[in-house]
Amino acid sequence: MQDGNGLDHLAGERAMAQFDLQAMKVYLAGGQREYEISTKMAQLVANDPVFSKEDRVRLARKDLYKNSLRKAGHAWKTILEKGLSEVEGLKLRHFVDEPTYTDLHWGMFIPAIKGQGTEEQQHKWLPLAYKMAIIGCYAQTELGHGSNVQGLETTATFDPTTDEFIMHSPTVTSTKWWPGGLGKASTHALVYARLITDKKDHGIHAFIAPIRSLEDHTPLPNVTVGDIGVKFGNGGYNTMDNGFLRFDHVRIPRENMLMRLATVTKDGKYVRSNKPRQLGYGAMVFVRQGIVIDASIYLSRAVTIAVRYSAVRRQFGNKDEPGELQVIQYRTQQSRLFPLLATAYAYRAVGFWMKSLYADVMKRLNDNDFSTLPEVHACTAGLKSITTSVTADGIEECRKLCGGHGFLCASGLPELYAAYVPACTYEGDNTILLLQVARFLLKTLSQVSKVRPVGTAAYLGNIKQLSTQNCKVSQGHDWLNTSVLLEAFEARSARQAAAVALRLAKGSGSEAEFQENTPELVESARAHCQLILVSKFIEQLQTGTPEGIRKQLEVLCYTYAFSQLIDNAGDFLATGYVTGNQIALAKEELKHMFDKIRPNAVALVDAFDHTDDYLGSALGRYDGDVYTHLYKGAFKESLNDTVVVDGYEEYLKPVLTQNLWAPHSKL
Ligand SMILES: CCCCCCCC(=O)SCCNC(=O)CCNC(=O)[C@H](O)C(C)(C)COP(=O)(O)OP(=O)(O)OC[C@H]1O[C@@H](n2cnc3c(N)ncnc32)[C@H](O)[C@@H]1OP(=O)(O)O
Ligand SMILES: Cc1cc2nc3c(=O)[nH]c(=O)nc-3n(C[C@H](O)[C@H](O)[C@H](O)COP(=O)(O)OP(=O)(O)OC[C@H]3O[C@@H](n4cnc5c(N)ncnc54)[C@H](O)[C@@H]3O)c2cc1C
Repeated sequence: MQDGNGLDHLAGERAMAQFDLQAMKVYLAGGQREYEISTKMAQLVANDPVFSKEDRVRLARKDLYKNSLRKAGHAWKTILEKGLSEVEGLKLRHFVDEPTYTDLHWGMFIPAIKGQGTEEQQHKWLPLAYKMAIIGCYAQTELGHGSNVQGLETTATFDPTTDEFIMHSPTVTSTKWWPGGLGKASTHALVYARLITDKKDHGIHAFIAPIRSLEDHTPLPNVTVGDIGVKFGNGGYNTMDNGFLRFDHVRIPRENMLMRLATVTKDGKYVRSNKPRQLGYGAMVFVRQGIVIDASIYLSRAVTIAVRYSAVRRQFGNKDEPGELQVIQYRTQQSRLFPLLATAYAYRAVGFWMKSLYADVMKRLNDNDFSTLPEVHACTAGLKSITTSVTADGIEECRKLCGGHGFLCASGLPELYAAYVPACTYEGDNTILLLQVARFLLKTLSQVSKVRPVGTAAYLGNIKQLSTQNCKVSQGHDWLNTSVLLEAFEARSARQAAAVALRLAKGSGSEAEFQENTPELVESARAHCQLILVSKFIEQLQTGTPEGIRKQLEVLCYTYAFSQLIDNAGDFLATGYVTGNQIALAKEELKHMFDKIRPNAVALVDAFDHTDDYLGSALGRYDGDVYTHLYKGAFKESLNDTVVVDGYEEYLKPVLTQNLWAPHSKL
């Protein structure tokens, strides 16, 4: 069978690369050790048939879920048998590549206990959780409230006579709804509920509630629990048992309230610690920074598929060259694809920075220094919002970039999208999170004359200068200066924030006026986050990137910054900082960048080092042998199990034969 020359095309593409591929792989992995662990774990998963992704999109929900339990169990067994470290275990689960209950157990249940439990409580619960003798989920959201955490209705009423809390779901809307792992797998839930002592409501606190028997996994008395139902897409997030949970006056010991931030004594006295209540949101900060890192991985998967396929796929031609052109040669394809490639690199760089940001805030919190928490909250919330929205849209764009074949599940893209898109909603709806950033910006601006802004908000300290000086670019190459670019993003963000702050300051300060201005507030938050992304990419580039890859990273960094500038040209122009002519010059520079990316495009996606197993895509195969595998794949379709389709006798044949004597037939 002909393979459509796919193999040859990709070999030729790889030969054109102008950088040190291995050095880029190590850079993207985050270092030599991380690279080695990643490679080892990816191979371990790819070579183990239990982890096969084959047929995932065709399985009915029950089989899909059981299969995902099998994989999660096998992953845990592998981790124990091979004595893998925590980091290796995390990577192994990453390459298994299925949303499952262990994500919440390791990703939210354990971090929340660490953040909100006293030392004594950590000693009690963490060893059980680490050896998975209990399985935990994070039960915050309810049917009636998700974003508005203060509106949650589940109650935890203290009974001093028995030294217990009575957990209760008083209304339908108080039913816990959505927590991953809750539906079928968890034995324990970290429940967010209103704490009530002596008829007084102290607001939302966290409690560990056992929900299933450790003997036979049945729900405990007066606990109603189950799965909420099938979700968007085939496969995708349906491997996860998002669940519902109701309590009917269920008693748990007083010690099950996580008491690092507030305590209830044996005699029912409520005592708040002097730590800020925002620490109760700590698990969300942790998960949000991880989501930013994941965004880069998901986007890089989609981009790998689209770039490789665009190099294999040929359509039309021109008089000057023999044969048909690879679609990657078309400027329109490049202008949709290369900015996404650059974005995946940008998010990787920003992900590295976020790790250090998080490590720094954790160290400070341990030393009772809470000063940077608002900024870290704004950063993690805002970047979670921007990166997930762009990544979800980017995966869909990559699907379109692959033409008709992108719509087939064999491309890997529909399932990738279905698994990824809820990231725009979970861990904070993306608009809600941008409004948090906007509130932070308003607060920072209101205090700017007294408190010098720090970190990612430091530029607001120069608000006067940024508001008066305009862009000095007069020729295209003037844009090829990172300080010029940075100033453009700073000025645009500072001016947008100042404009909306001024409008609000002129008003009465009512919540209604705030609401009226939320579209502008969201735009201003987005501008601030785009500035962070551009500035951190530049910063990472300037601090210790190896020589053999720096030039490529520079090109990607300019590509990212220029495409952001152009996509948001309306905002930049409206602030008056740049002119239409300056935007046009940036457009020209962007085209030069595309020319520089073009010979390196396939190698730049190879550098992400995604195995064929992990990509799960006939279009994105490393060898480029697309057509053979699409064709072979069709024979795995269950409709083709029989030559004559099941249902022919009952439903097709009558239609075909009735036509013979249909009264209106003229034939
Ligand atoms: C492992 C991967 C799988 C992921 C699975 C997904 C799991 C989940 O989805 S779990 C559920 C996640 N749920 C959410 O994210 C809900 C989103 N909502 C929220 O975060 C909050 O309710 C929120 C911030 C919108 C509103 O909070 P609320 O306390 O009502 O009001 P607000 O006045 O805005 O905030 C109070 C203060 O806390 C601060 N704050 C809010 N959140 C945080 C935070 N995470 N960290 C630090 N500070 C915070 C605010 O800045 C504000 O500070 P200040 O008083 O100085 O201005
Ligand atoms: C796949 C998935 C997994 C999840 N896993 C978990 C989990 O493990 N544990 C858990 O506790 N929860 C989980 N969740 C729940 C998730 O965290 C919430 O759905 C999310 O926080 C959004 O809240 P909501 O559903 O209440 O949306 P809503 O707040 O009802 O949002 C609906 C719309 O209203 C808008 N809106 C709401 N309030 C405002 C406002 N003040 N201003 C402007 N616009 C507003 C929003 O932008 C959105 O467009 C999960 C959700 C999903 C989809």
